[in-house]
Amino acid sequence: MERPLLLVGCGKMGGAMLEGWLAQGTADAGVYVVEPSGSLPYGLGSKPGISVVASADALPADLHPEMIVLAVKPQVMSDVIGAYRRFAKPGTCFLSVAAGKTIAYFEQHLGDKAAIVRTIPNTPAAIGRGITGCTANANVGKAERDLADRLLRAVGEAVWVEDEALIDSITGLSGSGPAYVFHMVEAMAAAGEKVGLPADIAMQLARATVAGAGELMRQTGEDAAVLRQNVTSPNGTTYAGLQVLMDEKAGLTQLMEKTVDAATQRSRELSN
Ligand SMILES: NC(=O)C1=CN([C@@H]2O[C@H](COP(=O)(O)OP(=O)(O)OC[C@H]3O[C@@H](n4cnc5c(N)ncnc54)[C@H](OP(=O)(O)O)[C@@H]3O)[C@@H](O)[C@H]2O)C=CC1
Ligand SMILES: O=C(O)[C@@H]1CCC=N1
Repeated sequence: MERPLLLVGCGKMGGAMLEGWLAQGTADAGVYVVEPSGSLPYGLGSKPGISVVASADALPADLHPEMIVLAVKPQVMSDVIGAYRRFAKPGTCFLSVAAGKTIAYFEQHLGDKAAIVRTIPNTPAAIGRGITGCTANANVGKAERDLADRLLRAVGEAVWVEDEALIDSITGLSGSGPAYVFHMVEAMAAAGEKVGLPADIAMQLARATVAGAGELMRQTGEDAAVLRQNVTSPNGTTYAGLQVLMDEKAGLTQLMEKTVDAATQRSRELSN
C-alpha cells in the first residue's frame, strides 16, 4: 500500500481484520483506527504502525487514506458516516462490513462519486479462516478492487458477486453461519447429556467432533455428502441418527432453510 488505511470501529470484526492485516503485512503504510473507547482488542493498540484516535475529529487534517474500512454496527452507521464524507474523493475507497447497509445508502451519505465496496465477512477471520462476500459500485476501479480483495484475503477467502442483493443472502448463510455451527455444538452437547454423558465430557466430544469434521472437510477438499457417506455404515448407528436429522418434512434441511431465510430477511430490514 502507498497510503494508510483508516479503520472505523475496532470491535470483534474490525479487530479480527486488523489482526489479519498486521499478521500478513498487508497494511504496510500504517493504519489509523477510530475507536471511541481508545482500547483495541488482542493488544493491537500497541503494535507498530497503529495510531488510535477516539473520534474522526482527531484524525490528521491532511490524512488521505487509501481505504476506509467501516466496521461499526449498522444501527449506529448513520450517526458515524457523516464525519467521513470529507474523505470521499478520488484515491480513497470505502469498504463496509456492516450487515444490511446498501451501496445506495452509502452513496446517499458519501455522495454518488464515492467508491464503495460492500462486504460481509465472518468471525473466523480472527484466525485467518473467514469468508467474505463482496460487491462494489461502478466507481471502484481495478486497483481499488484489488486492494479490497487483498485486505479481505488477509483474513480468509473472498467471493465477489455482481448482484448486490446476494449480499443479504451471503449474510444469512456465511456471515451469521458461524453462530449456527456453534449452536449445533451446544445442541449436540445437550443431546449427549440426555443419553447419559456428563456435561463436560459431552461438550468436549461435541466441540472436537465439529472442529475435527470441519478440518477434515477443509484438508481433504472432499464433498460434504461424500464425507457424510464415509461415516454412514448400511443400517448402522449413523444411518439411524440421520433418519431423524434428514427427515423430509422436519429435518435439518427445512430448519436451515428457515434459519438462513430469517437472517437474510433481517439483513434486508437493516438497510432501512
Ligand atoms: N460479528 C460478526 O460476526 C459480524 C459482524 N459484521 C458487521 O461488523 C460490524 C461490527 O460488528 P461487531 O464487530 O460484531 O461489533 P462490535 O460492537 O464488536 O464492534 C463495533 C465497534 O465500533 C465501535 N464504535 C461505536 N461507535 C463508533 C464511532 N462513532 N466511531 C468508531 N467506532 C465506533 C464500538 O465501540 P464501543 O464498543 O466502545 O461502542 C465497537 O468497538 C457490524 O456492522 C456488523 O454488521 C459483519 C459480519 C460478521
Ligand atoms: O448478527 C449480525 O447482525 C452480524 C452480521 C453477520 C453476523 N453478525
